[in-house]
Parts: sequence; structure tokens; C-alpha cells
Amino acid sequence: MSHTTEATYVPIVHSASVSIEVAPVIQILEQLIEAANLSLKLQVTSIERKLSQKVRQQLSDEYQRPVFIIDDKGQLSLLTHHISVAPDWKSLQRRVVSAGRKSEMLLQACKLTDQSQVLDATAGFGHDSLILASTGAQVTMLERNPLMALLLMYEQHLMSQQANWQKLMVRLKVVCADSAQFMEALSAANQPEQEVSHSSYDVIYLDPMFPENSYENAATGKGAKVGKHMQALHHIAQPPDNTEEQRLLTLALNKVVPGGRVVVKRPAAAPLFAQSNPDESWHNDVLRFDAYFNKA
Ligand SMILES: C[S@@+](CC[C@H](N)C(=O)[O-])C[C@H]1O[C@@H](n2cnc3c(N)ncnc32)[C@H](O)[C@@H]1O
Repeated sequence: MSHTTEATYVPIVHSASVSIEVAPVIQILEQLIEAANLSLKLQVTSIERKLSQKVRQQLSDEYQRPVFIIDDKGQLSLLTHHISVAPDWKSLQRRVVSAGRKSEMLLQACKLTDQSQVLDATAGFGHDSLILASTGAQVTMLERNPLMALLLMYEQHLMSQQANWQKLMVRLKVVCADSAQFMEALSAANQPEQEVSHSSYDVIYLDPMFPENSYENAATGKGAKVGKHMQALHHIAQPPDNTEEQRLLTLALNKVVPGGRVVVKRPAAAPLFAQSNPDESWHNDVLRFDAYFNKA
């Protein structure tokens, strides 16, 4: 999707004593920004201090907006509101390997084969995309926040260098786009070819933001604490309102093949997405996956 908006300047901070070479990291990020036409411009800053937790908090307060940091091992993270997070796909290795056994509720709900084409319409840190792609399915990952999209693209680039991740990496495609606009444009003649290889998908997956307290049990007020990744996202992404939910569900149902499905992830006790009753639902104490079938 091409961006005509003015580029956002993003600080990217590293310690002067970092033990890796920073220039190649910046070069790759700039290449990714250019190739995906992201509306971002990096402002590289080297600081004398090490990036300890205290220094990260100071940087967060100083900038008052999301900042990229490159830590002393060369890892790229997004720092926002004192929290620094990275996709860290390696940490999912065990789940990715065992996901083939369909032990994941996400996969029970999505019912994929190695021929499936999936659209993850709310990619975030890409964790669910990895589980989806572990089945052999092809996954197009949509992320509308350009900082998050760049984090995903960089992670995919890094993991593609690892021999045991390469097969999985080629099944993922990260696109920086608003998913409603992307789905609307799927059948439009003017959609740039490099971003769209399909006019419809077997499964469209939605994991939209929800209010931070949605995991709480309505009766007791207690519940699962939101993880660090979600805490960070709550500072940079908003939950959809009812109109946006309706739009996303309607578009998604129109863009799955007959017999295909739209799967929506929700906190277990959250209200129905777009106030629509699912055709089937899977849940545990924390999460719910609601599936809507294209019965055409
Ligand atoms: C709850 S997170 C998804 C987490 C993801 N499932 C994972 O496993 O990491 C939602 C993400 O979707 C993105 N998002 C929300 N609405 C979107 C939309 N309409 N189009 C594209 N991305 C969207 C947000 O910026 C955020 O990064």
C-alpha cells in the first residue's frame, strides 16, 4: 500500500559502547523502510550510557513517544511508556514445533492445511501468525502501525538467516496496511500487484485490541494480567469501536472463500465481536476464539 503522508521521524537509540556494529542494522532497517514504502525516517542517536532499565525509563520520559532501541546484543526493541518489547520469535520455537500436533486452540478454530491461504488482519508481534504458518499455510500479515510493521519485517529478515527457520519464514509476508482498506482493495483493479497475491483467503484471522481490563472476570474483578507485549501495544493501538468491528467482520466474511471462515480472538468474557453470534466457539479460562463461516 503506498503512503503519501509525510514521514514520521522515529528516534533509534543505541549505546556508544554497544558490542556489535550498528551501521549494518540501520542499513537493513532503511532498506526495509524503502522496500515497503513505510512513512518512517530513522533518527539515529548514540548515547554514552548503557541501556539499563533505568536509562530506558529516562529515554521513554525524555522522548514521550515510541523509540526504537538497539541493545548491547544488537537486538531491536520498541520502547514505549517504560516498556521495551521485541517480537522475539525464537521464544516461540517450542510452540511452533508442537503446533503441528494441533494442540493450539487457535489451530482448532482455524482448521488449516498446508494448502491454506490465511490473512492475519491484525499481526501485532506476529506470534499468532507464526503458529498459523507452522501448519504449512501461507500467511499474509497486516499491521497498520508502521513501527510495528518495521519490527516484524526486521524480525523476519533476521530469522530468515537461521537455517531451521527459513522454511517457515518464506510462508510469511508482512504488509503495512489497514486491514479494512486492504480487504476493500482486494478486488479493486488498482491494488499494487506485489502486495496482493489473492482476491480471497481460506481463513481471515482477527485479533483486535480490546480494553486493557477485558481479561477480568466481571463478577470477581480478578483475572489474567495482560503480558508485556500487550501492555506496550495498549499504548500505541486502539480497540475498534462497534462501527469498525462491523466493517471488519463484513469485509472479512466477503473475502473468505465459500466454506472458509473468519476467526476472532477475544478475552474469554469479552462481548461478541460486532455483536455477532459466531457459528462455533472455542475457549479456555482466559481466551475465546469465535469462528464465523462463509456458508455461501
Ligand atoms: C492485539 S494485537 C495482535 C497480536 C497478535 N495476534 C500477536 O500474536 O502478536 C493487535 C494489532 O493489530 C493492529 N491493528 C489493529 N487494527 C488494525 C487494522 N484495522 N489493520 C491493521 N492492523 C491493525 C494493531 O496495531 C496491533 O498491533
